[in-house]
Amino acid sequence: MTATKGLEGIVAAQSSISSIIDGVLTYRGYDIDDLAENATFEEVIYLLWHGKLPTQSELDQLIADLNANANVPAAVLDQIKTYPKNANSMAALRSAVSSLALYDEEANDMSAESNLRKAIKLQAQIPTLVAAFQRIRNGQEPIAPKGYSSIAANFLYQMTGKEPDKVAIEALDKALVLHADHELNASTFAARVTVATLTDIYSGITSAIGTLKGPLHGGANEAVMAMLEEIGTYENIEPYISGKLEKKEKIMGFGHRVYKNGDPRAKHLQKMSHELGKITGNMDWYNMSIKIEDMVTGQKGLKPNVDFYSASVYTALEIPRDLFTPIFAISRCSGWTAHILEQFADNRLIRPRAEYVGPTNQKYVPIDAR
Ligand SMILES: CC(=O)SCCNC(=O)CCNC(=O)[C@H](O)C(C)(C)COP(=O)(O)OP(=O)(O)OC[C@H]1O[C@@H](n2cnc3c(N)ncnc32)[C@H](O)[C@@H]1OP(=O)(O)O
Ligand SMILES: O=C([O-])CC(=O)C(=O)O
Repeated sequence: MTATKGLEGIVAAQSSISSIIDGVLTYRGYDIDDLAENATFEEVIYLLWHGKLPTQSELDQLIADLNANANVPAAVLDQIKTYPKNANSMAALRSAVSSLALYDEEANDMSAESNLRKAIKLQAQIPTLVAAFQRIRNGQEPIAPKGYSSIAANFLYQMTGKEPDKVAIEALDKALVLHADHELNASTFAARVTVATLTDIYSGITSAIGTLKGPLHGGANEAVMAMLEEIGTYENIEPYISGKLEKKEKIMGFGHRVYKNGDPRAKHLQKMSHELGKITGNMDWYNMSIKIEDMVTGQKGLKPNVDFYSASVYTALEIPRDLFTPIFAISRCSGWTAHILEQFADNRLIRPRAEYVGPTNQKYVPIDAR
């Protein structure tokens, strides 16, 4: 038995949800470029869960169901009020989602109908939790969703308390489409491993959130913005990036396990970053990002991934840096739940082997003789 470090190249599941073939990403066979230009996030949620694009009435029903389920139990909001004000935002989300299970009477019902209902609840309630966390830590009361026709609009409203503008809604909606699913990425794999023991869907999503949090995965979008802020000025880019590359340190938002010729989602986010920079009148983060890309691609041959330009996009939308990864979770919840439903539909325990490389033939030594 020989281990493959990081399971690189190992095919660990069959799935009909999304594919990456020759650098092209599809959801249920639809090219991400097509979906990014034309679909709303709610259409994508339906597509991921049901394998087809919704009719108008199916979409209306999904939006109604999401709105009807978007309020979280008061007890969970009360718990968030007890979190330290400086709590890590992904740790807070992980804890709050885990708590949702305590107040859902059907949490452990394993029927397919119940699991789809819980997928709707999770997709509706995660944005409410993220917005509530943001308001509570700023000494404000959480706001109930307003029943807009999109998660993007409800979330912006619940976070700020203000009517969201059309440009911001459309930009966030497109970002949610772009982040919704990505084959067997680490957090989706974690979700599938978790539920393959036939535990509940809340446990699967809690595992996934904990996995997305890391800076080698979803946490990279926040790390990109931290890097841009640390660099500070355009003039500082050259010494900063060269210094990191010389020391063989990683540049956040670059590289990918699967894409070696570039992440197809990055160009959409780059374009959005450019357009939002023009609208807000602040092109600094965009210009800095372009220069960093030139350097990292030129010197290392590494291309930006989905996290690189999402940092400047969310900043232009005035979203606090530490909510970038929770927003990724809002979007990826659609993919996680689709994969969990797919796993349950044809389940087998996921239990690989390890190549043992430790000592052998050890003999127990009594404690006073060690
Ligand atoms: C939504 C997402 O999860 S997208 C990914 C988000 N993560 C990041 O942006 C973090 C930065 N990127 C990385 O750490 C990696 O590229 C990963 C984790 C995405 C992929 O990792 P792996 O497939 O395991 O590649 P690995 O880390 O082994 O890198 C291979 C080589 O490229 C280098 N490399 C990879 N990414 C980077 C980077 N961002 N900056 C500098 N060098 C890099 C590594 O140092 C390594 O070099 P070496 O062969 O000389 O040792
Ligand atoms: O697929 C991966 O390894 C990471 C990624 O880009 C994603 O989850 O969107």
